[in-house]
Amino acid sequence: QTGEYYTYGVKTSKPKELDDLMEDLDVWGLDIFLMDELTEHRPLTAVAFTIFKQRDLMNTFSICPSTLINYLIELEDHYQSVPYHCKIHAADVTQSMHVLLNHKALESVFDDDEIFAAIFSAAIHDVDHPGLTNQYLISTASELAIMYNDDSVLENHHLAVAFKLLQHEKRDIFCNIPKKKRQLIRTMVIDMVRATDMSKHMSLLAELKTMVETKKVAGSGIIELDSYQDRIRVLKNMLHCADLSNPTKPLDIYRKWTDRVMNEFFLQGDKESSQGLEISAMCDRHKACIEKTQVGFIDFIVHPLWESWADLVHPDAQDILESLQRNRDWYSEQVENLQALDKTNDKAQN
Ligand SMILES: COc1ccc(C2=NN(C3CCN(c4nc(N)nc5ccccc45)CC3)C(=O)[C@@H]3CC=CC[C@H]23)cc1OC
Ligand SMILES: [Mg+2]
Ligand SMILES: [Zn+2]
Repeated sequence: QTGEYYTYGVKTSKPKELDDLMEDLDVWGLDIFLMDELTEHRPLTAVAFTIFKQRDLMNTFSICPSTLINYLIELEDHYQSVPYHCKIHAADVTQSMHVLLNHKALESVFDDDEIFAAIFSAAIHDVDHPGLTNQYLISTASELAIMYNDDSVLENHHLAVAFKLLQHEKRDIFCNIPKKKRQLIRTMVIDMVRATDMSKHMSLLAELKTMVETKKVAGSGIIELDSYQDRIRVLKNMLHCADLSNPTKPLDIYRKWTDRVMNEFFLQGDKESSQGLEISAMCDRHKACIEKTQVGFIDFIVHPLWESWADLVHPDAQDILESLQRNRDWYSEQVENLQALDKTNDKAQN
């Protein structure tokens, strides 16, 4: 799609506000919902294009700007309008990845190929997500589950769709990258996106913990990673952290993500109920306690991961960890208030 594209690769009716917002591109807590508004619902194209520009990736990989724009617009259009796993989530994870790559402990650790692979992986990592879980797709013997033999069904689909979109000369951002390097980048992207499957969470976290225990640090505090396995392990955990970053963001942004993800889970629960299937965990709109679920999500999954990540890049993620703690306390207070309310109601009724 040619036509005019502006500084950030997209049209905007509010160039001044968008300029101001893009000042926060390197900030944890950028308002990605405002980004969606100011870019006329092209948050992923605007964020990814601007990050590519800021990191000079178009020059490094001889990518023609219009080819990158054509690919990003096509990629963004292949994100479904589901409540949570939509293009705003992709833009959010891409921007979060960009900030994590800027950690001082990781300064000049990763080369251009790895940085390109990391940003590209974040941008594509949930493309064409149907708003349903792997477990649902498997238990309903869906086309996708059959295609991918029940193994990381969604994650394999996101990868296949993203790479298929490249197969058009006007969209092939890899076309000037030497074959060997293209294959290495493709391998890293496949490894990273497959690692966003939550069923891999425990093994990924165990690997991260091992890396923290055996961490080799240069005098400057910068981590030393001398094998592909170690390097990709950090990148996989980085994308997984970005994917699980909602509870670490400013509370008003976090709460919008909570509403969206619960809405997506409840829509699946409605489908399961109408199909006579058992309603999955957290998907029953009549039984779920949203606040309790968030406390559990933070305690069992998000905090353990971010605590290990913060150890790895100490002290660069301390403010992220503190934000997570504040948000956990807020949701925990909501649970207490609701319990107090129930007690008052019970008393009133009896
Ligand atoms: C903002 O709020 C959320 C954002 C994302 C997700 C996401 N959740 N998940 C899973 C995570 C573990 N789950 C739990 N299951 C069961 N039985 N019990 C649990 C008890 C306490 C916590 C979690 C679970 C299943 C769902 C994904 O797979 C999504 C896709 C990829 C990354 C994270 C996404 C959840 C959020 O709030 C719950
Ligand atoms: Mg995913
Ligand atoms: Zn995701």
